[in-house]
Amino acid sequence: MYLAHLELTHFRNYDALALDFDKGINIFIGANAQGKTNLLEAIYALALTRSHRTSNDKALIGWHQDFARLSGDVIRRTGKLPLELIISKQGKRAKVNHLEQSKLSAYLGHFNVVLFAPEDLEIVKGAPTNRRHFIDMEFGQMNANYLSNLSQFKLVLKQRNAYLRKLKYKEANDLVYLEVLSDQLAAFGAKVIHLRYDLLAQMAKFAAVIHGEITNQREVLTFKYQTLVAPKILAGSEEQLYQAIKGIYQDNQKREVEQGTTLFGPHRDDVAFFVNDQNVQSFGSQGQQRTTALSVKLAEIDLIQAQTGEYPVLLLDDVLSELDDVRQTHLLKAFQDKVQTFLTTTSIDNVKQDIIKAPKIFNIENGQIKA
Ligand SMILES: Nc1ncnc2c1ncn2[C@@H]1O[C@H](COP(=O)(O)OP(=O)(O)OP(=O)(O)O)[C@@H](O)[C@H]1O
Repeated sequence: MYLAHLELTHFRNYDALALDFDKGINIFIGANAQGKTNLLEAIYALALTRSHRTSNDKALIGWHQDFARLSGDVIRRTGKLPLELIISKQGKRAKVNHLEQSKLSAYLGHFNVVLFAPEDLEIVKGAPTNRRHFIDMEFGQMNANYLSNLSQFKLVLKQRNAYLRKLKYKEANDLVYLEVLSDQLAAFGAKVIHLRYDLLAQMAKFAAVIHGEITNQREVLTFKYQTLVAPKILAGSEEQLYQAIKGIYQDNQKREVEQGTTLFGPHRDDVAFFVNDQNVQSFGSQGQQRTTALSVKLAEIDLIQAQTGEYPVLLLDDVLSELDDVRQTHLLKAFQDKVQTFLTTTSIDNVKQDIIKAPKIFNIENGQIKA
């Protein structure tokens, strides 16, 4: 799939903008703070209904304006698909093919993007919450089943935590009700973990191939999914997983009531990355951590293709100057005929132009595109 056309109204520093893009590589060039990342952010938000760098939607609305409107034409195998997102102080509205969607989750999945930015190093180096967020965002956009089970899990988790707090402070005493909530949480938790396990295993295969290519086969990248059940149960059926999680809630009921919160579940999961059997987070060099982040991100492109039948659009925010020639060549070469790519840079000199076929260049100055 690719984005053929984008229109922005009152989005960040773009008051009114309409652009046509190339199917191949599109480069946004400009000095600092001119609006390059804002443009990538707009494409990301058109796909995922939210920004990659802030959870505050209102920050996306142009200063002194009441709303921001983003629209675009995505070309899929099935044809042209117009998408529209309106962000106002009251909330967000989204349209697919001019039809308003009752839920934002129904909007997701029509336009897939993979974004790679310097802060993605946190997927490898950062806290588990970074990796969970990454997994949930990515698996959510490519698998509707994952998204719906995850949102149901989160809903029940909220209810269960609220009830555990009440039990802790003796504002409630109905342990049968707690069991009902535990049962529901175990059921949704099992579905989320089961899907995560499966999608992570697929992603690990793609990442291992990419990592091998970037490192000239000197490094072997593997993933380890860390969750609340033993590996044997994890590899078993969803029913076994559900029974195991239910058992954990039963065995730890007293502890969870004492602490007033849910201590076990997919909301505490993590994934560890290993290079040549060493944990990259603890023992990897800066370069190995960067390559791992790149391999994981690029694996997402293959995984989206495997899940949806189409390649996503790749967004590269200011990453070229951080990558050495080998990694840059791999990044630009591996996907250039298959994946529409948008990249930002302060200077065209940062781009290894000998490997890019005729990119479309946009010069950006203070929220305006200059010819
Ligand atoms: N809500 C908003 N309304 C209007 N302008 C905004 C808004 N949010 C940010 N800006 C402006 O957008 C500009 C920043 O744009 P952006 O983050 O895209 O920079 P950039 O070109 O990617 O620069 P860098 O290379 O430094 O990352 C700043 O001038 C900022 O004042």
